[in-house]
Amino acid sequence: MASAPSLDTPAQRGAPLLEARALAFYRQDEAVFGPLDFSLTASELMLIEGDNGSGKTTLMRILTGLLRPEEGELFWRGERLTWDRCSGEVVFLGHQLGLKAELSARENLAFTIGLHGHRNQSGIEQALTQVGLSGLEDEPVRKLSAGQKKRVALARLLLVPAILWLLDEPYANLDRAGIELVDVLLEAHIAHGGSALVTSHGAVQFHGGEPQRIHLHD
Ligand SMILES: Nc1ncnc2c1ncn2[C@@H]1O[C@H](COP(=O)(O)OP(=O)(O)OP(=O)(O)O)[C@@H](O)[C@H]1O
Repeated sequence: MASAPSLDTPAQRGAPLLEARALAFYRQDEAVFGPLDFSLTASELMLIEGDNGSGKTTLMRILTGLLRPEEGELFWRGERLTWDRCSGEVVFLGHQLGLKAELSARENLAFTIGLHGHRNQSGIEQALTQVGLSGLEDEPVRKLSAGQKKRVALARLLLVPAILWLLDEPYANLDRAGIELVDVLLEAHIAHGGSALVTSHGAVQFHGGEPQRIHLHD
């Protein structure tokens, strides 16, 4: 397993990577969530829990810059968060996997590396094996099942040099082994100094320590 990128200086190691202050989002004057305050440092996992419609994806879309918060502020390493500032350090896995249907799993991952960089010496072949896709490396992604596509997207996490993983419902479409795979990837990432913010509407089993939890309400 490749190790997560290390933080640059001892000072940065203790400082929050991501911080939200009084973050809130409204639709038609009704609060979707917030105000929320949280901070996430290296080697930390935060679970965003809540029922369907409670605002988990909305929060993720704000964190990835796809939506603007109505109120509050976000900071990356102590400075106002801008996509430029955290570019290359954050990877997002959402409901839309962003895979190119006509390309194979291998080609999709090569494309990802070209775009986002490559974490040390970890190989595409190795990543695909780790997510259980041996033998399917060269199939066009359009021929893969929903769970297999999700596994291709998970393989990306192993390859890119991001310290913060933003995972929106990473367990969706996965069988029991796939769910365990997500937990193993998360535990290894956290153990190697990475951080992750994970949404889920179900109970998450995490054996790498007690995560922070935020519960969103309808
Ligand atoms: N594009 C949109 N336009 C208007 N309202 C929206 C839009 N997307 C989401 N909403 C509303 O915002 C609220 C939060 O939705 P969101 O998708 O963030 O919830 P969620 O917790 O991620 O749900 P789920 O567990 O079903 O994925 C819901 O009431 C939803 O109806």
